[in-house]
Amino acid sequence: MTGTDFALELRSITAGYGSTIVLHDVDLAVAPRSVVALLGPNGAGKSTLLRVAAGQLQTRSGTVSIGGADLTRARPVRRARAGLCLIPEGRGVFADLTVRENLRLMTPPWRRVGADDVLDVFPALRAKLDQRTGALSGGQQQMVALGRAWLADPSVVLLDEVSMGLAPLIVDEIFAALGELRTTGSAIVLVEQYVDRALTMADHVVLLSRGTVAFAGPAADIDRDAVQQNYLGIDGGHTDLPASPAGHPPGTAAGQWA
Ligand SMILES: Nc1ncnc2c1ncn2[C@@H]1O[C@H](COP(=O)(O)OP(=O)(O)OP(=O)(O)O)[C@@H](O)[C@H]1O
Repeated sequence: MTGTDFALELRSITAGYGSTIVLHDVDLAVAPRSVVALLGPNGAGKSTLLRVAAGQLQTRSGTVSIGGADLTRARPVRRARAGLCLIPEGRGVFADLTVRENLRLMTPPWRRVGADDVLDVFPALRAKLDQRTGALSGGQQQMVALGRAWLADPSVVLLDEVSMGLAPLIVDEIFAALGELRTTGSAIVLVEQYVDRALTMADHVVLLSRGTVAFAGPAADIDRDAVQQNYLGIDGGHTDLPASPAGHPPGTAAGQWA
């Protein structure tokens, strides 16, 4: 696969805050219409990598390409125009505006769709359009955030902890909505605390540990127990990961353990 084939391609990303380097030489390649689960324990650098992709944080080195175009130094709005949409942790909706106002505001000017169009995909929002978004439940607010992604018709959506703080039944709805997003043709990068759900939906997995890639490969190849242990930090993280995906000697699986 050449670089132009990826919806999003991050190569050799080194980034951080002030004098602290958080990401060390990280790669993340997202094929069109694919779902990538970006996993790792707290503080591994997942949100930081999404910020780098969206242009909220500049890389120290490495490149960011969207749809094959090098946008490493481009501002966030250019990246959005190129097809990237970030739904940050905390959803990024305006609590004091109505649902309709939020959706209008979040529809890029170059898109010829209205807020009402989103109701075909998220019918639960129909009765809420004129309500203050901050008065909605957490799950409904998340629907508004996902509706925003749908309206933008992105080639790649980055989702940071979309199910955070939501009841399991609502999380089911959110994942159903993610499935809808996928069928509209968007690739998805999923940072998700429900690791099993993320792995069930994902085609590929990138597992970050202390700012480096510990595993990258097909979701089917990964040892879920090892991920759970690493993800939850039960055994202290990176050093306790097996040397290769379950059933594959090192170097023979499609995925690669670092
Ligand atoms: N704005 C910031 N300024 C300084 N350091 C930060 C900032 N944001 C994150 N960090 C630090 O960068 C490291 C990686 O944080 P990041 O939020 O990317 O991790 P994460 O994998 O998304 O974890 P979590 O699941 O806890 O959000 C952490 O040590 C964190 O304290």
